[in-house]
Amino acid sequence: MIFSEMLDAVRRDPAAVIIPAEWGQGRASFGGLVAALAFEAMRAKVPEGRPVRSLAITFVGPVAPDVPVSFQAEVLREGKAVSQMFLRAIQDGQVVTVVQGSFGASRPSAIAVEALAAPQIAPVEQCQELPYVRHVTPEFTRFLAMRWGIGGMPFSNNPSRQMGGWVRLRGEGEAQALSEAHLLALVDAWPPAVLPHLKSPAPGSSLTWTIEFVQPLQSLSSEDWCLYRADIEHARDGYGHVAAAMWSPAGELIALSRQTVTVFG
Ligand SMILES: CCCCCCCCCCCCCCCC(=O)SCCNC(=O)CCNC(=O)[C@H](O)C(C)(C)COP(=O)(O)OP(=O)(O)OC[C@H]1O[C@@H](n2cnc3c(N)ncnc32)[C@H](O)[C@@H]1OP(=O)(O)O
Repeated sequence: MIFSEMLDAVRRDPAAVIIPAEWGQGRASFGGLVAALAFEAMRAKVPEGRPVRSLAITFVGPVAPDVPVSFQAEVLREGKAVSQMFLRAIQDGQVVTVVQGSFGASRPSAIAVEALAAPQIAPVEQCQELPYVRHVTPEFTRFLAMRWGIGGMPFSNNPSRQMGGWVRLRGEGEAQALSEAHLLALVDAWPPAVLPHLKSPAPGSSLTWTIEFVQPLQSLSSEDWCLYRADIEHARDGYGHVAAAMWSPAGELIALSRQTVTVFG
């Protein structure tokens, strides 16, 4: 099932979504997809005109493929502009993911601060794409095209503090308007930025993730290449602290991300 079909599935019945193994990442399912499904389930309970501003996600445990997941969203508070939401994803009676989401309408303000400029990297055509290779790259990478433009590939003994490049969905067929659900997949597609420091393969997982969306969302298509850059701020003892951002092809900031990642090597 392609990404848009997975979004349709959670819109139809958030209480029983089956994530096929083709969206797997080791023993887990791809976190960006789990976050996108959770976002859709929360968004369905938020009034129109309150775009998502921030999500705080904890990947409590691996989401097993091919086993139904129930995405249970609740409204914690509705203010004049902000809806505070909470979601539990449950599989086999266990909490596997929790998300706190803040959705907020605009309000008049005297303050406006422009984002810093996007990094300059080589154009998409000159960057190397990570191919999907069965049993080598994670299963979910068949659905996401990542072209490296900053730092090294995972397990390449590259000690750069930064990693990133261009990213978009692959195999989706018709172009769709890019939503925050798509951005969750595009940002989490990238491996933990600490993995290039290793000389040989080892598991790695996102543990916690906060992501903030710059609103209003740019009008983009699922065929546009977005630019991603991650900065390792600290890593030790099997945990890395990674700040990242995503920009549109024209260099406009669209999302800010922070993850605590675990690495088993
Ligand atoms: C060469 C050429 C280039 C190739 C290029 C390819 C790029 C290749 C990069 C991949 C990178 C993707 C990046 C996507 C990022 C997400 O989408 S990750 C998915 C979202 N996150 C999750 O599902 C995490 C859910 N949470 C958890 O699983 C647990 O809370 C945590 C984070 C692992 C906590 O750690 P813990 O308490 O130590 O974990 P515990 O459950 O006790 O399990 C530990 C064992 O699990 C293993 N483990 C941990 N994660 C995984 C995993 N995903 N799969 C299998 N085993 C795992 C550990 O190795 C450890 O094994 P043992 O030492 O026991 O043998």
